Parts: sequence; C-alpha cells; structure tokens
Amino acid sequence: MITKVTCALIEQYGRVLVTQRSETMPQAMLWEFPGGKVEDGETEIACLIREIQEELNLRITPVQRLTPVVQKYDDKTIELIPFLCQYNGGTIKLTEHRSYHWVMPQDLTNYDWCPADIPIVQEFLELINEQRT
Ligand SMILES: Nc1nc2c([nH]c(=O)n2[C@H]2C[C@H](O)[C@@H](COP(=O)(O)OP(=O)(O)OP(=O)(O)O)O2)c(=O)[nH]1
Repeated sequence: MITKVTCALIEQYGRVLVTQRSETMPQAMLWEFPGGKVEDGETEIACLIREIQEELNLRITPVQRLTPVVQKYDDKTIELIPFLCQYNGGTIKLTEHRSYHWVMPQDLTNYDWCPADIPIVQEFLELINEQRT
C-alpha cells in the first residue's frame, strides 16, 4: 500500500517555506515541505489546501504539480506529490511543526531533508535556473 502525501512549495518574495517535523512525528526533526496524507475521496489539491490551513493557518493556491517521488520508509511507502503554490494570505501559526524558515533557493541544500524531498529540491532548483536563463 502506497500512502499518497501532498506537499506545498509556497513561494513569497523569492523565498520558499520549509518546515521542520517535531520530535514526535515520523521522520522526526527532519525538514520538509508542509502537507500531508490524502484522505479517501479527496483530490490532491483539496488535500493540500486543507493541510496548509490546518498545519500553518495559511491560504494557498496550488499552481503547478511537480514530479511525484516514491519513497520507502521502515514502516510505509509514500508517494510524495509536490505542488508549486501561491501564497494568498494568513499569518503562520504552527500547530504540528517544530519550526519554519523562509529560505532562499540557494540555501535549500543546507537543510537536513526527509529523504523523499531531496529530488523535489533538485527539481525546484532546476526550474528556477531555467526561469533565469
Ligand atoms: N507532509 C510531508 N510529509 C513528508 C514530506 N517528506 C516526507 O518524507 N514526508 C513523509 C513524512 C510522513 O511519514 C509522511 C507524511 O505524513 P504526515 O505528515 O501526515 O504524517 P503523520 O504525522 O500523520 O504520520 P502518521 O503518524 O499518521 O504515519 O510523509 C514532505 O515534504 N511533506
């Protein structure tokens, strides 16, 4: 069974939002793009909007689906589905995470990422470089 998980690359003023998982979550203390598991009967986009509202109190619009990553962990296999997202409003209130940073793209590789996020960071950096050339 593969668990579908969506995650949001929320951009604002040239930075992207990254969140750190708490001590009590699976993949504890690692950095990720916020999001969560798709519920039965829910679309990926509805899931992401709901999760970002619940976890961060932010309103977003997913605008571009990037390449999903299948990752096996000890207890489960996930398909992590990333979306580039537009920030629409709200002030961050953390309900689950330990912390968050707004990060310049060139600094993204300095974080200790959940394994599934590493290819997503790479794809995001390639996209940004294409936009610049
Ligand atoms: N939200 C999110 N989860 C990620 C990312 N990368 C990554 O490996 N994951 C993993 C961590 C978790 O094992 C799973 C997401 O589930 P979740 O965030 O809803 O975790 P949860 O605390 O509800 O987990 P669980 O106890 O119900 O198993 O995907 C990411 O960028 N964003």
